[in-house]
Amino acid sequence: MTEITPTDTSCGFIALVGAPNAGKSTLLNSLVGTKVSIVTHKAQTTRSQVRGVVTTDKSQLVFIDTPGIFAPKRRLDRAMVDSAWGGAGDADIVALIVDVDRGLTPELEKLLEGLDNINHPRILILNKIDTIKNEELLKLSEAINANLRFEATFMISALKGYGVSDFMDWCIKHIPPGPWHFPEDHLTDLTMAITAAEITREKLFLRVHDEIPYNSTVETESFKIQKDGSYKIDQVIYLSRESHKKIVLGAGGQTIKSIGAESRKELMAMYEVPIHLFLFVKVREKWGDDPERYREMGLEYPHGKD
Ligand SMILES: Nc1nc2c(ncn2[C@@H]2O[C@H](COP(=O)(O)OP(=O)(O)OP(=O)(O)O)[C@@H](O)[C@H]2O)c(=O)[nH]1
Repeated sequence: MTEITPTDTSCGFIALVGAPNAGKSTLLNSLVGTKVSIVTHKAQTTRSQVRGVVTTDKSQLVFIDTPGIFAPKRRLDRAMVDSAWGGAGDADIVALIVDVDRGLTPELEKLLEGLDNINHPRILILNKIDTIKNEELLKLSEAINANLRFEATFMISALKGYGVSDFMDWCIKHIPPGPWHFPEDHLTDLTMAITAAEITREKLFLRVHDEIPYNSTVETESFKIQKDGSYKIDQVIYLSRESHKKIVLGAGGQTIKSIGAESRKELMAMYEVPIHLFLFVKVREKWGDDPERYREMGLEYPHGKD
């Protein structure tokens, strides 16, 4: 094996920013080659920054999946949007992900204005190209580039993997020289406890509807590696309304049982060990105003009135 000295290596942070549901987490997973960030069809799934690491011969790319940027209403929204802009501000390269099916919306125009103040190289990623015709795609690319200057534009489908490696190659060429931030076998900075909570949150989001996902959070209270190699995981689902509890539990506890079963199945496949997962449901009307819940999510608590 050849030794790599720090002067040979390059390392860069690339923030993936965009409106909710643009496909940032799907892109992160496609870049890393495994699931590190949860994905649902619902907007505002990602709540804090999730880093995914790709290490090639001499380069380390740290992609930062950020919460979607939208007009915040609640305290949690503000924390999520602040976290997304924080991710953009700290990165070496900022990649704006656009859902081409939605096009140049007023929400996207606002985002372009915000990105104008960011002093790092910006690139445009037109995602979901599997959903529209080529002529429309070219028109959209021109319209967005006329609004704001980008160093490069990529047309991709994160879901199908089209164009993802071109984007990665561009990043490898444009990151600064420097030592790696993570060991070369690291894929993410999330702990197993947080990953496990995120997987359960994804199953909850997919299973229950309406306003419940936005008013719930999942925390791992204890994560123990047992003598036999299995993992014992206790998690709490926090809800903000008593009326939601009945829905999350379901008749005879069926709903929570199936959320637990889905989560356990995925965690077993991920860690390749037996998993004992115990889910508890707690109603905390004001969890959205509790700084401890934000810390658990990896978010700064935004002070001031909600
Ligand atoms: N057709 C199509 N769908 C995609 C593509 N990329 C992502 N999606 C879908 O878009 C939805 C949102 O994807 P996410 O990756 O969760 O989007 P996000 O930007 O991380 O969303 P937030 O967490 O809300 O910020 C999911 O249903 C994905 O399967 C794509 O290239 N083509």
